Amino acid sequence: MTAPDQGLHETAPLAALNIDVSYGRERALAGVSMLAPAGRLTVLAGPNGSGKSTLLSALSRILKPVSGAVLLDGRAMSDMPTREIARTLGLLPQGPLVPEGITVYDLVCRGRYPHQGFLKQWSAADEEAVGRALSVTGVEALASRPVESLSGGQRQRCFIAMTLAQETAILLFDEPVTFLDLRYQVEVMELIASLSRRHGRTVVAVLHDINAALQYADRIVFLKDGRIHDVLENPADCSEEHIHTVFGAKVTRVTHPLTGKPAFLPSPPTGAAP
Ligand SMILES: Nc1ncnc2c1ncn2[C@@H]1O[C@H](COP(=O)(O)OP(=O)(O)OP(=O)(O)O)[C@@H](O)[C@H]1O
Repeated sequence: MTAPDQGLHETAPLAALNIDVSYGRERALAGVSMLAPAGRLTVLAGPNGSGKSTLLSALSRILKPVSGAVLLDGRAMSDMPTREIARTLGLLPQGPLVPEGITVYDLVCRGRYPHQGFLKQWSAADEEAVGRALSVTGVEALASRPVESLSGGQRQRCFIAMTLAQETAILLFDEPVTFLDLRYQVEVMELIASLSRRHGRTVVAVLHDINAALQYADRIVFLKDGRIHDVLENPADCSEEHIHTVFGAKVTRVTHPLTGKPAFLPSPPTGAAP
């Protein structure tokens, strides 16, 4: 476990430097520094209300820190034009709103907006990016359906497709698998992990499922009470004590028989019948 690596922020594609974020008078993040190293999957984990979504919003400039800075490719994000940010960084927020009456195809096309402009109209490259995103998320067959008519899990995959169609070097996901059934949880996590491992994208994801985090993350940033608790550069180092300290939960560590990675099972209260 290490402290947030201050010196590396100049080379990391995305970095928060000592940021404070407030909602009115309520301080949600205090003195948070973190890096998203290039080509790696960084997971933000921690208890409810610890500040994970707030940090992701600050990393994508949806929320402006009251102090400190967020750097995108070494430049202060606060000084950058929105369209330039959107060409570099894509965000899938928690519970995104569905535009009324929109079809899956048109929703995914919206991912290409940052690449459009007065002089640059819809191109074959845009069409190909949309096709790839529909295919990789397995929603091609739903393309003509209104998004409102889909199940929660199907919608989530469509929003992931929209985010992928943006074809950004950095991708931020806020609880991307929360509404998905087991099959799609695995498929979407495999997809997100492959974005960094195979395609070199820099990915930051908020995950509630600590076991998914341990199986897929290259590194885990734990938040607690609006601060960085610690950073696990090697998730295999995660211990029962660590989970107890961060989440206040008693757990038993087991080893995944196929991946050899740790997983945690809830421990029943002492003396409770199984
Ligand atoms: N829109 C808001 N207005 C006021 N306070 C907010 C708002 N959003 C979040 N907060 C507060 O900021 C703190 C951090 O919330 P945040 O949603 O970032 O936590 P989280 O770790 O993502 O939680 P969860 O796991 O429950 O999604 C909490 O105390 C929360 O009550």
